[in-house]
Parts: sequence; C-alpha cells; structure tokens
Amino acid sequence: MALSFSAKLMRGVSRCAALVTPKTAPTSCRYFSSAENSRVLVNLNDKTGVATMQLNRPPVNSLNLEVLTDMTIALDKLQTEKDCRGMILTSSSPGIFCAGLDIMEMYNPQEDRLREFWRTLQELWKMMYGSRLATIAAINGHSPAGGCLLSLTCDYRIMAQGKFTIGLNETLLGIVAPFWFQDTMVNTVGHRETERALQLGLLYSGENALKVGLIDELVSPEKVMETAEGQMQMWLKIPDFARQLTKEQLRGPTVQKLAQHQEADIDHFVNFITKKAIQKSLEMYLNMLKQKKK
Ligand SMILES: CC/C=C\CCC/C=C/C(=O)SCCNC(=O)CCNC(=O)[C@H](O)C(C)(C)COP(=O)(O)OP(=O)(O)OC[C@H]1O[C@@H](n2cnc3c(N)ncnc32)[C@H](O)[C@@H]1OP(=O)(O)O
Repeated sequence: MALSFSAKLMRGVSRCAALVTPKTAPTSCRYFSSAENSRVLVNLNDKTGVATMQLNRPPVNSLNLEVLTDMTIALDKLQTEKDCRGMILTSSSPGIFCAGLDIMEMYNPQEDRLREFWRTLQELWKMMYGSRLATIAAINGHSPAGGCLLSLTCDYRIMAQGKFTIGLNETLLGIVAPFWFQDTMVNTVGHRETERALQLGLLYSGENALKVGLIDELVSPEKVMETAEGQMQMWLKIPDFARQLTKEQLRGPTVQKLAQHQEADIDHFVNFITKKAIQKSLEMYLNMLKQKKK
C-alpha cells in the first residue's frame, strides 16, 4: 500500500530521530543525525534555541529525493522541538551552497520516483516558506536554481563575497521555473525584476543580487556564519507569536496557492520533463557541465 507523504515523514522521523552527541560537543548543543549517512547535518543549540542545518552532499549539494526527504524530516523534527526558535541554513562545503535540483533525477527518469521527487520538493518548500521558525540562509557559495529557491524560502539571506552566483536560471537548461518558484521570487524582488531574471535565466553576482534585493547582505566568506548568528539574535528579539502571525499573513496565500494545485503541478511537471525535447535539453546541459571541466 502506498504511504501518504505524512506517513512517510513520520516513519522517517522515528527512524532518524536519534540524537548524536560527539564527545567534543558543547553541552548546550544537541546534534541530530537526520539520516544514516548524514546528507544534512543538523544541530540545535539549547541555550539560544537556534538550529543549524548544513547541506552535506558533496560535491555540489545537488538536491535528490533523499536529500529533500532528509531536509523535510529534519525541519519537521526541529519544528516540533518547543525550544527551537530559529534555523540557519548553510552548506558544509564552502564555495557551494547548493547546485539546485539534481539534474539526474529529471534525466531519463522513472515516473514513480519523478513524482515522489517533485512532491517531496513541494512539501519541503511549503514547510520552509511557512516555517514557524525564523530562518536565515547563510549562502556560502554558488546558489543556482533550486539552491536559490531554498534560500528564498528563508526570512533573510546573507551571501559570501567572491565569484559566486545566485538566481533562478532554469531557462538556461531549457526548462521553466514553476509558478511557485516564480511567486517566491516575485515576493522577494518584485514582478518586473522577476520577469527579466527568469526569462534570461540570470545568475547574479553577489553585488547585483544585493542591488535587486535578492540577498540582504554580502559579507566576506569567513563572516557569513557570524553575521547570520548576529542577525538571528535580532529576529529572536521579536515575540514569536507576533513574528509568526505576520509571516503567516504575508506568505500564507502563496503557500495555499501551491497546496490547492499540488496534484496538477505534479502532473504538469511529469508531462513537461518527460517530453523528448526537454530530455534533449537536459542532456545537452549535462554535457556542457562535463565539457566545462576539460
Ligand atoms: C514544469 C516545471 C519543470 C521543471 C522545473 C525544474 C526546476 C529545476 C530546478 C533546478 O534546480 S535544475 C538544476 C540547475 N542547476 C544548475 O544549473 C547548476 C549546475 N552546476 C553548476 O553550475 C556548477 O556545477 C556549480 C554549482 C557552479 C559548481 O561548479 P564546480 O566547478 O565547483 O563543480 P562542477 O561543475 O565540476 O560539478 C561537479 C560535478 O557535479 C555535477 N553537477 C553539478 N551540478 C549538478 C546538478 N544540479 N545536478 C546534477 N549534477 C550536477 C557536475 O556535472 C559534475 O559532475 P562530474 O564530476 O561527474 O563531471
């Protein structure tokens, strides 16, 4: 029998809820291992109520079904921890925040897995965008497409200076950012900038991302985490209920829009991605990524 998404989540939570506390850990810090081989590393500081979630899937933290599932399980667990009030999302590989969705999930896919992959991304997006936690993205490297989307679900974005880029570049792959990716971008930088950025598949430098409001701060790579922690303190000075209700009023309608069209969105995604022409575009993009190395 097929399990519902929430049943799968619960099964995952009980499987993954083990608390792993290394001998060297500060006593106030609990380390959650969200999966047997830790594709995301999560710890919660009991003193501050702030959790850190690190993407940990080398080489580029691309988001496959397993990473998305682990993130969803970890976030669900943090949100049920009464004392957890904030989360910083970052990467364990400085230089790469997240390369976006794992293109191999979309290239020559099996339909069942493709559906589950997309549903899990939808669920994670809904949870992140509507999270009761104050969320800050510490973008310590490249952040294209799905990586940019993840950061956009947070309440505040701090990016590392350097040659890193960020943006919803889907059109460069010959694919189209779905309406809820677009909505998240519109809500952040406005309609006109989104029109330009998404049609051109713009990958912004940190400086340009700051200019258009795609990120909130640009700091040296070694300052990204401490800036995120400092900023988090400001967000946590606000009473939770007031901050959460305000967020819910501002973001709720966008989350509801996807919730109401979720099945149709999965059908549309599967139909689109499995088209011959789209498969060809993905193949060319994958080849281009490989050629780049030579
Ligand atoms: C109706 C709706 C339809 C569709 C909606 C779909 C929405 C899609 C959203 C997405 O997120 S699509 C993914 C878009 N991502 C990208 O365009 C990023 C591609 N990657 C890069 O640009 C670079 O890899 C980099 C992130 C800038 C890092 O560069 P670096 O030089 O450090 O690494 P390298 O390019 O050598 O990559 C190492 C290794 O990883 C493979 N790789 C990279 N990105 C991905 C990815 N997103 N998915 C799968 N694999 C990826 C790359 O090919 C290399 O593999 P190799 O070692 O085997 O050659």
